[in-house]
Amino acid sequence: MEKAHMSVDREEKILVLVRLRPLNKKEIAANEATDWECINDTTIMYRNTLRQGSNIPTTYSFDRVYGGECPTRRVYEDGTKEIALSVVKGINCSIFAYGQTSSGKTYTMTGITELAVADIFDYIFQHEERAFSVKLSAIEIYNETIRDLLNSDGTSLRLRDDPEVHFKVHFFATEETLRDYNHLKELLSICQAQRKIGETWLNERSSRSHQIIKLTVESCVRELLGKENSTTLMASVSFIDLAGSERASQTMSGGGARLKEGCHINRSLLALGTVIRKLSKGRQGGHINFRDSKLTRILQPCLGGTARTAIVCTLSPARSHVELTKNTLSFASCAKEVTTKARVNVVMSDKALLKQLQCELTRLQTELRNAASNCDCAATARKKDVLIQKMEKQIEELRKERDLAHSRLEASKDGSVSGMVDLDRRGQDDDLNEDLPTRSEDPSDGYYREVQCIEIEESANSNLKEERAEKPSNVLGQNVKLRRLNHIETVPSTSSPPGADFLGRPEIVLPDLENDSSISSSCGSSSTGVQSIPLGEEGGITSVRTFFNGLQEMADLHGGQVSNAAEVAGTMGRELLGVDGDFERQRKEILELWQTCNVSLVHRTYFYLLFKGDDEADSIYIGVELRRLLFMKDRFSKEHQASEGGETSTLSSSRKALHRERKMLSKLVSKRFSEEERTRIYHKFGISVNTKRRRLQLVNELWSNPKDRTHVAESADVVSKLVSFTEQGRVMKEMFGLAFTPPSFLQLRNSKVGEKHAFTFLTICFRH
Ligand SMILES: Nc1ncnc2c1ncn2[C@@H]1O[C@H](COP(=O)(O)OP(=O)(O)OP(=O)(O)O)[C@@H](O)[C@H]1O
Repeated sequence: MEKAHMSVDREEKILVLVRLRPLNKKEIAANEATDWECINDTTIMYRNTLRQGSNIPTTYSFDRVYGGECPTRRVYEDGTKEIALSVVKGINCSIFAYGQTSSGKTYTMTGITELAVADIFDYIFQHEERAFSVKLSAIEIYNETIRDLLNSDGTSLRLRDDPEVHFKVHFFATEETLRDYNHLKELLSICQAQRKIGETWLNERSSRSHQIIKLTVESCVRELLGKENSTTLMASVSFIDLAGSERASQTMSGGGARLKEGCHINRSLLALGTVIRKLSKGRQGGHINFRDSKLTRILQPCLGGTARTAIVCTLSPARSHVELTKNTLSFASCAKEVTTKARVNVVMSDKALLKQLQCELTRLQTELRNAASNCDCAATARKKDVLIQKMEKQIEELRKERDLAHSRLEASKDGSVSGMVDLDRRGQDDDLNEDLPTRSEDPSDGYYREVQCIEIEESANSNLKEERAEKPSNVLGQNVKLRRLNHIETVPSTSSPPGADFLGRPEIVLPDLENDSSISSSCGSSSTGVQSIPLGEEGGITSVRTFFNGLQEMADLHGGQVSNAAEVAGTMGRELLGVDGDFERQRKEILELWQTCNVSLVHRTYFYLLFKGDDEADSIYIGVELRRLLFMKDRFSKEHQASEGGETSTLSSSRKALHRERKMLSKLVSKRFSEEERTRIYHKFGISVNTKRRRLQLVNELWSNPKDRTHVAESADVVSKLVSFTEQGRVMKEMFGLAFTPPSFLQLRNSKVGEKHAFTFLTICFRH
């Protein structure tokens, strides 16, 4: 039957009893004096203190002390019985006798063993509800060999450490199941017969070995016997009759064999005494080497282990043995300090054990599954992490694409007045000379424009000039189909806009419609699905709002196939129309931004004189200009922040360009104004007429105070006269690229070529 231990520890000290035997015949014959007296149940006194030079008697106290007249039953009943009977309750226990040779150990242990076993059997008989099994084994340790007293072949037994309990050893002695008390007596007789006994000077039948008789008792509830839920209590009680310590002189009669036996006995008892002494000191006793002898190895569970233990120390009262008696009492004094932890041993049946193991297996499998499940979760989490990282990357890419689209859209809005941007760009990039420059006719001089074209299919393919003459009012024609906007072409400047006699003049250049081969190559026939933009009474677009609304309607009706440009144009147009609500605020902002962004003085003057917020078109120009300036300011600011050295080349170059422009304008002062006019202007701007560099001072003063409306108006007046800017009105506004009903445009109506270039013209306004 397999075992599984469950226990409730109960700490207690070793029970120590002292039994003083009476003087034996030899001692009486030798007139031995008795120096020891049990003065009460627990104290024994050494009376002959005179020998020690002291009148104070020495006393020793123990759990119980017994005098020479005390029968063994009383020793048993008073102390050891209770411990011995622990075995039927599942607690291991041991009772052993310690004392010098001939002190009465065997006499005492034989009686205690028989009484204990008798009581055990009585207990069994009294507890019929439980089924008991009692087994007996007996060994002796003789000259450090272990002999099985129930086996007559004389072979020695080997001590083996218990793999489960570190201090427990096995010696696999013969076990006899006791049938009854008589069977016990029979077996004890065998053991007695087998034990090594020799004659010594002090004891005719001196025990020359340590004898250990072990009674193992198992019990379980009778009704549950063999059932799964049955549990068994199993424990053993050991009756240990030690060999007696002796002096060599006391074993003379036995010869060399007795001497050798005595050496082994004394050595093992010395080891036992050392263990007890250390155990009595607790943790301060240091390392306890139970392996010094086989006796201590076997007794280890009884000494500081999980058994209940009682030691009966036997004494000889004879004065001649006083030293050995004192040694015994010293041993007993240490032993009474030793503590053990009694434990109940519950043994499970095979079926119960199997069931418990199955439960344990199920529990472990569950744990294993949970662990595996946790592993799966971890793997899943890792996969999801990777997925999340991928998605985050995609989100980031999409965000970048969105931002790029936004920036392009903004650039499209801000750059829609391409003429203005070009004006500033030219002012910044051109290397100005002292003399007034003239615009080059060479297409490679930077006057090329990147134009995004809108191709228009139109059924008619008539002569451009005829179309202009016959149908001047039909701007876009009744049937216009938008195809693609992606074609990019470079259009050289071929005509000089009004006021081209100064540098930085805004310019929108229409291509030579009649000779441009690229136009005719992209023409197609009129087709179905065309949409029309509503025209005014004269065939033109009635208003800017109407025009943008028309574009948006076309976009809506074409759904996903519609031109992106038309969609953007419609949206932007409405946005631009929305900015005309606060003209004065925008005007002030524009004046300050001109100064901040070092915008050309000519441009400022043009814009100031041309756009006054009088109509929708002016509102659009003002809105676009404001957006453009804000974009420039933002760009300068960012570039400035990115530059460690402070000003960037863009901001710096704009300032230089403005400086060059002022220098150039200063050279026109003498040409454009008479002496009288100059005197008046100098005076107006607070400049002395006698100053050597008065012309340069004047141009430096122009447009220098955007918050002073008078100053602004006078600056615009001076600059406009310096550059001969006298022509104002519709044509001049077209030069800023946002004229929606230009004459030339109107003349292109119903012409395939003309309509294409009409859209080309519009695209200039909204291109990136
Ligand atoms: N309490 C006692 N009352 C009467 N006689 C006793 C008592 N104790 C021991 N004797 C007797 O003393 C003698 C020696 O006893 P015992 O053999 O038990 O001593 P021992 O300690 O076992 O000696 P050893 O160590 O040599 O074996 C025996 O004849 C025994 O009958």
